[in-house]
Amino acid sequence: MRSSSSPAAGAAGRSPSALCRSPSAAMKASRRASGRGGTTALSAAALVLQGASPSSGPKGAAVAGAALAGVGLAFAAPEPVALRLTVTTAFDLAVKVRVQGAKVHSESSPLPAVCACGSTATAAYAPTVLGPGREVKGVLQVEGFEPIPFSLVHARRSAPFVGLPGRWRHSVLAAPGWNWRENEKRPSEGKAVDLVLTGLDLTVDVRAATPLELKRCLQLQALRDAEKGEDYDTLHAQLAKAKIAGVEIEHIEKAEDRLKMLRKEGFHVHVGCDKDTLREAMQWERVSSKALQDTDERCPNACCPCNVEQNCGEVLDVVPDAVQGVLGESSDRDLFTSLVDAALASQEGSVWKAGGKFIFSAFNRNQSVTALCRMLEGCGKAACAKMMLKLVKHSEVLYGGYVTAVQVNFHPSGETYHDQHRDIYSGKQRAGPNCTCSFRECVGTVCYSLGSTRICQLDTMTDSMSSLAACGDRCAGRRERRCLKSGEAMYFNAPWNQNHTHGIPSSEETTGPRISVAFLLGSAQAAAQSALAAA
Ligand SMILES: O=C(O)CCC(=O)C(=O)O
Ligand SMILES: [Fe+2]
Repeated sequence: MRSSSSPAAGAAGRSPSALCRSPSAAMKASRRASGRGGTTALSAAALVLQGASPSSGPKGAAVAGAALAGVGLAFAAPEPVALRLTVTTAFDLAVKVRVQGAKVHSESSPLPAVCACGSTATAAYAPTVLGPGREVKGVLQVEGFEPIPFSLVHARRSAPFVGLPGRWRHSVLAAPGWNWRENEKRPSEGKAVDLVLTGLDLTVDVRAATPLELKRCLQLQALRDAEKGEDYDTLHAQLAKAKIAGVEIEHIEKAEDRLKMLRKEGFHVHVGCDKDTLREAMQWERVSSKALQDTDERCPNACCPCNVEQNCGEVLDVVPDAVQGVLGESSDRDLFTSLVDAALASQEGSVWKAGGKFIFSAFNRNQSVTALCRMLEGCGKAACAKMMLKLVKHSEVLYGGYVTAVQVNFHPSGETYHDQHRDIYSGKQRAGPNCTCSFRECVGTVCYSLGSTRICQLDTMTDSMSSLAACGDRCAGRRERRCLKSGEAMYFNAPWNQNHTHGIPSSEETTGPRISVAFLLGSAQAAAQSALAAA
């Protein structure tokens, strides 16, 4: 006996009423059959069936057959139904089905070559094998989607499913290809297919994907793509994004397995940030403190808005000896050395290459203060965690806002660099393809320098994000280079970040090691969101 909770329940499918749901439909079927040279016996059977109720089902057919046999007439049993397919679509598209164990029913037509937008098409299939244990299985090919398998099993050992084993309901998404590696704009539309398997009925509904579904689908594209390569960082970043986008667990697990494999093979330790290299390069004794020349190159057009010293709402502030002011004398050196010690004591892979420099973070690359401090404490550097927390508190009090993320940048030498960039203050900004920033609304950044002196380059911007307008086609903008010394804090707010980029160019002179600790300051609303997310 089949369980009544299974989609195969009611899958008797042996009665003519499974296909022809009313006596009049049975009549029409009979008429069609006689039109094709059907026998008088069939017409008579149809007459008898006319009197049967629609629910009389196989019983009715049996009674009719027996009655006809009793009067010595030949009786052809109606063809049973094994699968009924109903396709509704909001687009013109081809839906093809390959079925094993069944063929198009004699009373049905196959699906049209193209299912028209707004229409519903149906097709019924008859089994090619009768009896217990038979299986009707197949693959649906909806234009633009991956093939969708299904099975209607009439046996105890396996269960019917659509999409994935064990599923009676399944949704599949499809979207145009997205060049995520080059950070191109995402496609704005996608499609979804909802499939439901009940008894013999497989319904297929093709519709437009919702914005969240589209995001999930595109993120899955990127994840699968990243899985094919051997780039640990890319896969790590895409995996983090896929989790946020709600990509299904089976895909997440597959990517995690691949990541584990890459880790086993050592792909997570980059050239230049293995412990021996770091130990050698990141010594305080190597720190170079020579003062570097500040420069200010202005647009030749004296009236250019880029030359305005401080545009409306902008704040840029550099505070000398800020670290020493908060943590005490020589604390820039203490914090530098304890961060290096922590990096050397942490799991290999906690220092990783990001662009032209390295980042030191929790092994899973979570850049929250909690994750960083937990990691520091975990490797026996509680004093370092304490210093970081003191700096966090000071920053929040002095600049307002709440530290939502911390980035610890390692520059082992003057060759490393941090490309010109804006900090990511909202989800509207397009970050790099591997950026996993949390996109909480931010109000500013404060960045503390430790170790060697480096130049920070500050460029005006006149792109669509900026409120500055170029003075003309020949606008050269303004470029400042500011020397950042150990212990110095550089703070800027959201209006300044909108109108400028900042970065650390590689140094032309021989330069020693440097660490910068950048705090992203979130709004009160972002802090509330973080608290809710952590609860
Ligand atoms: O190293 C610095 O001073 C700048 C760091 C920075 O811009 C960042 O982490 O976003
Ligand atoms: Fe930055």
